[in-house]
Amino acid sequence: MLLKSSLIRAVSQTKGVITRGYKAKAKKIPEFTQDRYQVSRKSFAAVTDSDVSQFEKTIGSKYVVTDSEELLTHNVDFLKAVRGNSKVVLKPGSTEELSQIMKYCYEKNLAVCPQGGNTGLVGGSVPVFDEIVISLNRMNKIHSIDEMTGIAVADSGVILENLEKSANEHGLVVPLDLGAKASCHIGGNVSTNAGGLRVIRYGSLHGSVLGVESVLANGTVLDLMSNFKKDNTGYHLKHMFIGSEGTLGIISKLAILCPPAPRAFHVAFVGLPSFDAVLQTYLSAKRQLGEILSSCEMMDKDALAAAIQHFGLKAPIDDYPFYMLLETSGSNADHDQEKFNSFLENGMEAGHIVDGTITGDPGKMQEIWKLRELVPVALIEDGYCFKYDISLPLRQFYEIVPVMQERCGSLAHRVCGYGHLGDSNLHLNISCSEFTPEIYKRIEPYVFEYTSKLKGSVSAEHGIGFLKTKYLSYTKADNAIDMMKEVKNLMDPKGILNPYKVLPLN
Ligand SMILES: O=C(O)CC[C@@H](O)C(=O)O
Ligand SMILES: [Zn+2]
Repeated sequence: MLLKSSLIRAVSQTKGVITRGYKAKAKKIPEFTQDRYQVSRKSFAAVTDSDVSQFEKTIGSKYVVTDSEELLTHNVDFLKAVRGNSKVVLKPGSTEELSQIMKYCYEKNLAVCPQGGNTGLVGGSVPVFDEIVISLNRMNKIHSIDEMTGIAVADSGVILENLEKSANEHGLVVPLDLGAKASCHIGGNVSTNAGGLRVIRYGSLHGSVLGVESVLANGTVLDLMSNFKKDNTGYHLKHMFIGSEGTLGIISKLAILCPPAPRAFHVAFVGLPSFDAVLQTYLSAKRQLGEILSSCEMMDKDALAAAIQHFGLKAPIDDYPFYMLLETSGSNADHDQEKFNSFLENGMEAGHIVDGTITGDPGKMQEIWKLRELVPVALIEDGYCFKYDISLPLRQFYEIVPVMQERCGSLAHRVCGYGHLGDSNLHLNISCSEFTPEIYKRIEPYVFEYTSKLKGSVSAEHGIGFLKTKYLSYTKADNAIDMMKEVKNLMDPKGILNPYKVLPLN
């Protein structure tokens, strides 16, 4: 239903499950590789025919991929920004097989790149040179989902959407939701500490993941599985694997706490005249919607225009400089609807919200969510997209977007801002027809210097991967980076686990 001068109160009851998510789709593969980033190969051994035969003995020849076409899909990242040259992809089917592979690689000094759904945006999930890709695709069993405790135990390679569907069948939700849910793996999500659309409600994975099982560089299986939220037994080693992007170990299994599934959802999409109005609306949403607020997303007009242009979507309201997508989820549809309506009415009376639409109908909610979730992929469709994922103080959240519009001028096709306002997480995207060194120089390191001056984070939720290693020091203190290096040395003394990632290269 459209808002405007008055709100219509009949919002339909939520029925059924909302399914969303885009699949990574094939696109032209660039020819460039490491030269762009000026990095040299470390002295790992190169894979030989005898290594390949050994892998075939360990996991079966069917699961040792050397076919060049299939290799390519594992060598190139989702953004088409990094292209490695791995000669072999291994697909272990169990923790035991994964452990044997790592034991062998450790002995032979062979570097590996663990890979989940390969949906990362910082080049963390693809090899940089010829590292062996270890795909977790086949380790995709959901072991148990306990309705009583809410604990789901799953292998690393379970696709997030599949875990979500199973959790829903048990009256639960996975406390993580993101646009790539149809392709990404829960293990990849955990190893990158993926954020997404509901952090405002459920917090980060550091809070929800109760335990992990990891295979270390030398093949040791480290069992840190746990069924308890409360477990104060000294150092919590599981946190070392959450967000370390496969540089300290490969997560093979995990236990995650799933909250009860909300029974009523409502989604509003509203137009706003200024960024100040966006901030005021966020503040009112926190105050007036309180605990039922489950998403608070914003996007500017250029971000929405990209989704509309590339996916033929229809905007539900007229053009405004800013838009917000707000979602509530709770247990009582009437109560939530009443609260939501009065929040929107107040926003309109205050002049913060100019127009909008609100619905509780699953199909319509899905349509609205598409307007937001397709923005990141739409911008890639422009040709090439430089993506920045930064945490900034809320009051300065959007200031960098016009600054970058000015800096990039006509070199860029679109410079836009969108993201998880409720988490102070801006996605600054700059698209152009193809990778242009000239524009790259105008953006980097400027964006990171700017972020650092405001004491923000150079990576809010996408991680450091390969593309941002140079900029880690813009957020982390030197002695903190030194300590990270010591931890890496301790856990992976030969540096074979996902090399060239996370830590600065020099
Ligand atoms: O592509 C991006 O910049 C953001 C992707 C993702 O984190 C999102 O919030 O949709
Ligand atoms: Zn995001």
